[in-house]
Amino acid sequence: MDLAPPRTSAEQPGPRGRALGPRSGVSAELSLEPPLLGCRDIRNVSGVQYLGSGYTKAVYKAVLNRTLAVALKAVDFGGHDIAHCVRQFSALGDCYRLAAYKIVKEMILLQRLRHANVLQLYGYCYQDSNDIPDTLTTITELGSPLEMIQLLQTSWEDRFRICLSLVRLLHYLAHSPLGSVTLLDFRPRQFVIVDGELKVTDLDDASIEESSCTSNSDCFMEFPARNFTLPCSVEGRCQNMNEKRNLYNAYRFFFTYLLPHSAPSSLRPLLDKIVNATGELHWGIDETAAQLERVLNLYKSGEYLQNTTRVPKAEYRRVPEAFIPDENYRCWPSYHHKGCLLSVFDVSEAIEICDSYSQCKAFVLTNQTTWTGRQLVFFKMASNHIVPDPDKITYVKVTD
Ligand SMILES: Nc1ncnc2c1ncn2[C@@H]1O[C@H](COP(=O)(O)OP(=O)(O)OP(=O)(O)O)[C@@H](O)[C@H]1O
Repeated sequence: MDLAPPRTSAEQPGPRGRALGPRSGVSAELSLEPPLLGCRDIRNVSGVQYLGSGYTKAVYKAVLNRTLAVALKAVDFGGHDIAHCVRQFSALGDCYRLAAYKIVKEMILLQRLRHANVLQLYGYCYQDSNDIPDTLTTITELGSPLEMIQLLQTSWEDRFRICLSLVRLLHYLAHSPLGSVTLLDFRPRQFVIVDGELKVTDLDDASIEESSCTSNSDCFMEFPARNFTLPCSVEGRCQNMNEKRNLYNAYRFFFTYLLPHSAPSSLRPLLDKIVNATGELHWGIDETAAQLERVLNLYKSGEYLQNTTRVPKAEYRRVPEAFIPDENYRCWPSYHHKGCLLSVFDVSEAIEICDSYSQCKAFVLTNQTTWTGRQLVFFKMASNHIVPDPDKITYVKVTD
C-alpha cells in the first residue's frame, strides 16, 4: 500500500522534509513541517537511558539541548527480529533493512495519523552506523510505560481518563484519513502515558486492510475467551472488522479492569452498560465514544451527585486562608502517598466524604484541580495546628 497522497507539483519536499531514505524501499514522502528534529539534534544528547524493547526496536530516553526530553527509537541489534534473521541468512545489513521497515512504517503512520492520543513524531535521523548505511532513529514524544498494576491503584477519575483517551483514539482510528485502522498487536505495552493521557506508540502492526469475504463465516474473529462472526457486506468486506477488533481488545485489556471498579455509585449502571455492550460488541465505536463522553459530562457537571441525598451529619466551621500542615491519615485512592488527598465536585461532596470517615476531623480545600476540573481536598485527622495560607480554605468538624 502506498501511504503517500498524490503529490502535486507544488508539493516538493522542503529543506528538512525529505524522502524517507534512499534504501527504505518506501515510496512515501514525509512532509513533516519544520522545525523538524534531525541528526544534528541527537548528536549531543545527555541523560541517555534505556526505556524498553520488544521484538524489533529498542527505545531510549534522551535529553536534547539539556531541555527537551524525547524518546529515541531504533532497531535493536540484540533483539529477536535481527537475531532470528541473522541466524537464518547471515546477512546483518539485509536483516537490518528488513527490521527497519517496521520503524519506517511506524514513522509514516505517526506522521499521517495526527491525534492527541497518537504519540507525536518530532523527527528522524538517517546515519551510517556499525558499517550499515542509513540506519534510522526516530525522535518522538516521551511517555512512560503503561503499568496495569499501577493503574489499578490510581483513582477512578484517572483510570476513566485512560479509557476515555483510548476510546477517543479508537474513534479517530475508525475514521482516520487512511481508512479504518486496526491495531493487530493490541496490548497495554503498545501504549504509553503522557501527562495522564494514553497514547499509542507502537504502530508497526497497524493495518488498514478490511478483510475480504464471500460469506459471514470468513468474518470470524477469534479471541482467547470469545469468538465473533461479523457480517460479510455485499461489497465482499467484513463489516467494521477493524473497528470491532479494536473495540473488543479495548474491552478485554482496559474497560473490564479500569472502568467500573470504585466508580461513583450513580455512574455504575451506565459504566456497566458500556462494559457489557463492548464485551458483546453490540455497539460500534461511535456509540461507545458518545457514551463515555456522556459519563465525562455527568462527572464534570456534578450531575452524578444529584440523585444522592446530601444531608450533612456533622457541622463544620469554615476557616478561610488556612491550612493544616500535619495531621494526615492515609486513604485509598489518594493523590498523595502520605496523606488523604481526594478530588471533589464541591464543598458538599467534601463534607459527605469527611462525614463518612470516622478519622476525618477536618479538610482543606486546595487551589489545585484534576484534569476534569475537580478540586483537590486534603482530609485531616485533627485540626490542632492551623497555619495561614492564602490559597487554601480549611473546614473543621465541630460536631460529630
Ligand atoms: N515514546 C516512548 N516513551 C516511553 N517508552 C516508550 C516509548 N515508545 C516505546 N516505549 C517503550 O519501549 C517498549 C518497546 O517499544 P516498541 O513497542 O515500539 O518496540 P517493539 O519492538 O515494536 O515491541 P513489540 O515486540 O511489542 O512490537 C514499549 O513496550 C514501551 O514500553
